[in-house]
Amino acid sequence: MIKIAPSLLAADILNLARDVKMLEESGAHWLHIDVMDGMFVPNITFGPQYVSALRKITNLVLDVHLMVEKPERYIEDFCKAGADYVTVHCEATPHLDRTLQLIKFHGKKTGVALNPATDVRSIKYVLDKLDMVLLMSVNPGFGGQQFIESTYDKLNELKDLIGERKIEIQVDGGVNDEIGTKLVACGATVLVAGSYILNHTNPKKAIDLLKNISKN
Ligand SMILES: O=C(CO)[C@H](O)[C@H](O)COP(=O)(O)O
Ligand SMILES: [Co+2]
Repeated sequence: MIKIAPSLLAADILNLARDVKMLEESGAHWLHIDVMDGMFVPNITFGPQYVSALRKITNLVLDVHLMVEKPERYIEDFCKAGADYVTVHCEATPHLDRTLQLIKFHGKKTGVALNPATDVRSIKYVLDKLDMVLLMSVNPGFGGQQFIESTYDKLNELKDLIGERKIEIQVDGGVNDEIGTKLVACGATVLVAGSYILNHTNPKKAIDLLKNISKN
């Protein structure tokens, strides 16, 4: 089954609890939390406090996407705050293997994110430590950007690299139902969608359309 992970970057920060409840009632599986530090990416967003506040109001999977330089500095904080998945960018640390071990040490699921220009082979030697790979289909830093078409080829390469291993394949950036259909056909198992779901006139309908992809 395809997992749908709305990005809270597109939620109304002053009505966060309302939006989370609406996403739960609309059948979202995960909540995707975009953490940006103003260094790895130009934008600044949320910290561990945001995750602990969410943890108090929802049982949905909290999927934390760290767009942060040297993420190893913050793994413990985000794990203790209640993250379920912690995803770090392979471009953001010289110590990817150690950082993944740290996430596992705290009992959480590991993810590695790849920017659009990063070769999938850069994660070849950490595959045995991964629960998820996140392919960025926009350049990280902002919601509402246009999907990058080369992501489809990259997905095919990633699937070959992963082989029979049980690793979730998440795609993040510019996803809607039409693009999602092609992504799932190429092997994506988790779809992140921010603007498409939260700016939709009927977010439940947007989630339903994404959820129904697997049945097509
Ligand atoms: O990681 C991200 C940006 O760096 C966001 O998760 C992503 O952009 C989702 O937003 P949208 O669906 O609006 O593109
Ligand atoms: Co993201």
